[in-house]
Amino acid sequence: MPVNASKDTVFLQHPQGSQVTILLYGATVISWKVANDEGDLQERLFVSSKSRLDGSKPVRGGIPIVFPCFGPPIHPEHSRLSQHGFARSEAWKVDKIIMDNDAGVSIRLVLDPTVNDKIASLFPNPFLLTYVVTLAAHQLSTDLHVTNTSPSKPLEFQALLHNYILAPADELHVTPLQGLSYYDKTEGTDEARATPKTETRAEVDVKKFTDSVYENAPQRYKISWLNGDLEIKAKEFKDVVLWNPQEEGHKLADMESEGWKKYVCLEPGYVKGFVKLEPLKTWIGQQVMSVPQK
Ligand SMILES: O=P(O)(O)OC[C@H]1O[C@H](O)[C@H](O)[C@@H](O)[C@@H]1O
Repeated sequence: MPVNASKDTVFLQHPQGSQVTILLYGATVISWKVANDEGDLQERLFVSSKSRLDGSKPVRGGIPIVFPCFGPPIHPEHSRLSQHGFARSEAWKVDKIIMDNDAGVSIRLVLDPTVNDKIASLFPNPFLLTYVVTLAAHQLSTDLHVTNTSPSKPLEFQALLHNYILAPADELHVTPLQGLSYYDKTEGTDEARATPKTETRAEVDVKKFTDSVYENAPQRYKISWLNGDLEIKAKEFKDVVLWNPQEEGHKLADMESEGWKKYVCLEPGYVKGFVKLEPLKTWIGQQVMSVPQK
């Protein structure tokens, strides 16, 4: 069965072998396996072994969806939300199978606040979220559709795909970020965190605590390490966040011992400023992750 849905998860398998598992809690992709050069399936996403997958806490790994605020809320209409919003911590539903053939296996999930009183109490603005996950032989596409269902009021939000990429943190580097303006969230004061820096490095590593928000980024990135690489392309996610806590990771209760050595978060998003979506319009933020073929 190329698509297999259970109460809590959806499993997709491509005819050429690649696999993806999505937890309906948060519509969190928790596993993406692609064949390596030897033809063996290899996991590409990090999930902390201490992360709860029981719907009690956002997953520490995979691809959590950040919506409608990134970080602590700063927009007046978001004041009741918690860090990174609610999309990653609510139960989504399977809407339909979109495609199931050699080109790809694709499923659409939905988060509808009209059937979820909790969301409506935190965020009364009418909207609908759908998420299309498409698996190809060496690619995973994740597209977030945000519809403003209000007939009269604009919807203001931020959105981001918080990818935890499995890769050795002391070896990897990310390109091309050179020349971009970024905000360094590891700085000690509000003023320093709000002052943009310019990225001078051709190859950016995460060997020290890194939490950088790059603005107006190229939406095409490559993560390279000794024995592998991965490409990420995005559309409408104009910014990108690069995060690895290094030893600070000790402070995260759900981080496995030295887990920060195993991944990097490279997170395309719209997080500087807000998308202002007119009534009855839909915004689509897209991402395609690929394992380059030799
Ligand atoms: O612990 P979480 O709420 O999942 O956030 C994890 C991380 O997400 C983003 O990458 C932010 O830039 C970081 O500042 C934050 O620490």
